[in-house]
Amino acid sequence: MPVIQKFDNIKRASEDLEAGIHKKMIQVEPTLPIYLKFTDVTYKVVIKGVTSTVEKEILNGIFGSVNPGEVLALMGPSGSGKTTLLSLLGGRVRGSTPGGSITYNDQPYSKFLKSRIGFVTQDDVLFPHLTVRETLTYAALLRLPKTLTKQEKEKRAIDVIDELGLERCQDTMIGSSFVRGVSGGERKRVCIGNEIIINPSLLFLDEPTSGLDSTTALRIVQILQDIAEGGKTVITTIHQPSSRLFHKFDKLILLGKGSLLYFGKASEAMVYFSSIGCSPLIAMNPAEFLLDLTNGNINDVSVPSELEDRVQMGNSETETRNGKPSPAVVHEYLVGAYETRAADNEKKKLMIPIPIDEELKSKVYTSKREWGASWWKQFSILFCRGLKERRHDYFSWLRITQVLAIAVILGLLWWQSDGNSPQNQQDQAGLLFFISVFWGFFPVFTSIFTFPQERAMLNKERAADMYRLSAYFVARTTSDLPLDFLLPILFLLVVYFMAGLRKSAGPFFLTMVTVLLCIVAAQGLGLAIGATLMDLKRATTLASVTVMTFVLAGGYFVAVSKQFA
Ligand SMILES: Nc1ncnc2c1ncn2[C@@H]1O[C@H](COP(=O)(O)OP(=O)(O)OP(=O)(O)O)[C@@H](O)[C@H]1O
Repeated sequence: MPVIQKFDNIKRASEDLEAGIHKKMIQVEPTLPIYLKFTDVTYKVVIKGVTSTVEKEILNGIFGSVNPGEVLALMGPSGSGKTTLLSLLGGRVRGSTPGGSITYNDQPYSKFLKSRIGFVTQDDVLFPHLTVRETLTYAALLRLPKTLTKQEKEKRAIDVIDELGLERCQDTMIGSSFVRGVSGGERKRVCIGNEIIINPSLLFLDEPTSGLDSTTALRIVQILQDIAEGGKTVITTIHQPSSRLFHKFDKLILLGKGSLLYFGKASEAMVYFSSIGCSPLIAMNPAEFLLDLTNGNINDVSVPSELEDRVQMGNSETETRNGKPSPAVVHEYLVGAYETRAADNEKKKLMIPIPIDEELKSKVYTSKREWGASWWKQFSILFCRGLKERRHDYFSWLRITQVLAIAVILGLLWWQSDGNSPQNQQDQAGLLFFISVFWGFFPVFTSIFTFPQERAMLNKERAADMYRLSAYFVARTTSDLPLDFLLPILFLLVVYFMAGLRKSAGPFFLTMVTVLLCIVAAQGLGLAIGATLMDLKRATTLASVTVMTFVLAGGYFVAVSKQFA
């Protein structure tokens, strides 16, 4: 599509949005056009070994640009630095500071951009037990601005479902490796929906087509193109695109071992490589050809005489392999060729001022970031989402049967026990001891998993500034309580009356309160250990030791009077 026509489309799409008539959708914030430019981006990490520390260079002197309405693809072999570059551009890298410059409308990254950036990660981080519609509705409720009503936010979720063609599976659970749910392509579209729901100006995607068949992959890329045509800037990494898919990208960055091998229009990539003497000898998918070349695999590829000469001269084994230039030599040639023949020209293009006024430029850093909902609303949305996500747990027959079976066994063992003599009271103390240990152990081990399991989701949602950490923590802690209170009440009703403990309201409710307090304390302990260690194996060991210590010091084994006698 010609550039002028494309920019006309973007302008029209933005105007439609502002008028609130874009496909009769709910009016969300109009797209703020963002021009992304980056020059001389370098990135190093320090790897600490047992005896030494090494610095590893991951990206070296990468530059490029992408405009609203364009889709930029980052291609390269595995480990070439695509995800690292994508994360740097999306402001998602913590730790080492990158070198070079990355600007958004000529401004550096600011926190405001978090609400303008959509980032689809490589792994589909979604709640497995929520349906497609629930997933998108909760995202809309948390992320869309306060100015929209609840109904408008829900309508926006439906609009996104229609836009991504998810109507047929909107009431299907997302699923996981243990629970059957939507298909891989549908799950990817839900992840994209989660991000486009806020109408982002910049959309980053890490391998959105991996693991999908070519038709589904094409559909996803078509969706990305439609999104870009609405005035958004789209950057995606891609592994092995089909040739039809390759031609859908506007711009391409080809990386090899962290170095830039090509940046420019995707449609001109083949022309550039043939200009440096590398062309396929047989009909080949351009993406396959480019990846083979960056991997140093030059079977069925013509190479320039410069490289042939190296082989002819019979240089060392590191330079040749099976009579052909080695991958390292090919890589060196490609890096050098780009630097000498094309880089200067592309760098000059980056100096051209971006076609927007100062007011739009300043919006990137002057606008204040705002939460989509107040603290209480965030809490109640997260609480409801927690209840829905774990509703299957509440009706887990395994868990109910487990608790009821133990209650019945205890009831039978202590059947109508009589607490009138000291000997019988000793027996009943044994029963009470078991009850408190059981409800001290059980919740610790169920709540230990809470934070480590949700860590990826928490990181993803916090990176998008969806809610305050305190709202999440309180909601997550309290949404487990109904389940944790329901089962012990059931348990105690069975044991208490079967075992014939004191039949008056006072002792019964006192026992109940004691058990519930045991649970709250045990749950708090489990959550704290899980959140501190974030490693299930170590957390389980520490929890066992801690609970054992509490049991020993609980007064059932050694009386306090004896200890201090
Ligand atoms: N924090 C880190 N510590 C050590 N090495 C790292 C770190 N981050 C990235 N790397 C290394 O940098 C290189 C590039 O990683 P990156 O994930 O960006 O590659 P990629 O091109 O996205 O690969 P893939 O296609 O397999 O996802 C890899 O060799 C990786 O091991």
